Amino acid sequence: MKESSEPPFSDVFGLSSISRNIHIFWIKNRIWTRWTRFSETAVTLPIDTFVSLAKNVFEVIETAGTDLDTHTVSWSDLAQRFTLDAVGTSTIGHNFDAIRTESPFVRDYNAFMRDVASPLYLVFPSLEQLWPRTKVASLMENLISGFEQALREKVENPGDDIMTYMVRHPEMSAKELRDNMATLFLAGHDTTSAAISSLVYFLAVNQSVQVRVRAEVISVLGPDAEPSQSTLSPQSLPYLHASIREVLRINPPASYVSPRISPLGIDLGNYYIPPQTPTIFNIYAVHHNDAIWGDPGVFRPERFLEEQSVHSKATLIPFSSGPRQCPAQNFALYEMRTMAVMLVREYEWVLPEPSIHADGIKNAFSPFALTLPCDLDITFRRRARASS
Ligand code: HEM
Repeated sequence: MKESSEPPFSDVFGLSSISRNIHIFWIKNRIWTRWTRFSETAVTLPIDTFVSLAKNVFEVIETAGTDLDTHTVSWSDLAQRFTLDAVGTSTIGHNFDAIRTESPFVRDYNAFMRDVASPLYLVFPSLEQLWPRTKVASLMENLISGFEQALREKVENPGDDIMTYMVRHPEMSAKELRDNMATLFLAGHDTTSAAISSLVYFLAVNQSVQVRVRAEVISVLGPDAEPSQSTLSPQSLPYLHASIREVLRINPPASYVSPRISPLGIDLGNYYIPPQTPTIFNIYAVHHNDAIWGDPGVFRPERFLEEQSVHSKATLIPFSSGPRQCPAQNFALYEMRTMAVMLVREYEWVLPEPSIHADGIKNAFSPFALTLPCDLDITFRRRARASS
């Protein structure tokens, strides 16, 4: 890390200040016009990019195993590579080509995320001062150099992406640019891959839902037509939309939001939170509240199609809520829908036997409170394309 004043790992990549920078930057400079291309009403979403990346994923699936039609792959790994290429190409403007190649940058990122998550150092961050972890520090240096290199390329080769717009801004310091790139990379990558892994898992263990999603997709798009923004809308594919909502409810990729401190005391009726108390908003707890959902442990997309549906903006909050909610939620939802539409027409899938997930989904430990399905293998069987 270049700036010696920054704490080494207590605030990895300076996340809290970075997202504030992005927020202020977007509002001040009307980058919203740029960002709204990812919203429901936007003119263009990078669906064609998602489609072409999904095809790259299929190429990898096809090369796994020796059987011609049945392939078992590490889906959690593949999903992560897919979302990395999606966020790289669309928002950072840097193609990692992670699906097909072993990028050193991606290798360092994964090693860093694994090593930085040592529970001992998370519980006692001051250990970093006493016994600094040189390997983790060197991985972090590599990552930061990677971001700086990507930024230099961006200055020389501007593109049609958010980083290009930020690079052009005269008041953005090199550190702000680098930190914003890291935020987009982190926030846009593991979250969506967790969601796509969970989606594929819940459709594997709920075959009737997989069959119904497939029937809906084929009835709207036929067996081959490439998806577009209109055919992927929630109105076109209501059951797929409900299934994705149910996945984001039952296994929310961000289980809680980062801590906040209110300068004022907050009176909640039964409870009083004194001023300056760090508080965490627990998304997982809201999504699993018996009083709201009745049967929160059951995967049941139909709950979102029922007339008396219990969900609302206050009860279904995978992207948080209020002014700091995820600005890229529609980007992520369309990315998920594209992958789902492409997959259900191409393959049927199940959990392999044995599977560590046979008795329920197992999430990996994450220092960032992400709900990442752990080592999820999936067995895909190619479908005959003409049938439904
Ligand atoms: C299913 C996928 C995703 C989920 C569940 C998700 C969830 C969230 C949540 C809960 C927050 C609030 C965090 C907090 O307040 O501590 C957030 C913020 C954010 N997300 Fe996402 N996100 C997803 C995808 C993405 C993608 C694809 C991008 C970028 C391409 C992105 C960019 C951001 C940014 C920049 C913020 C910070 C906004 C701010 O502080 O004002 N997210 N996201």
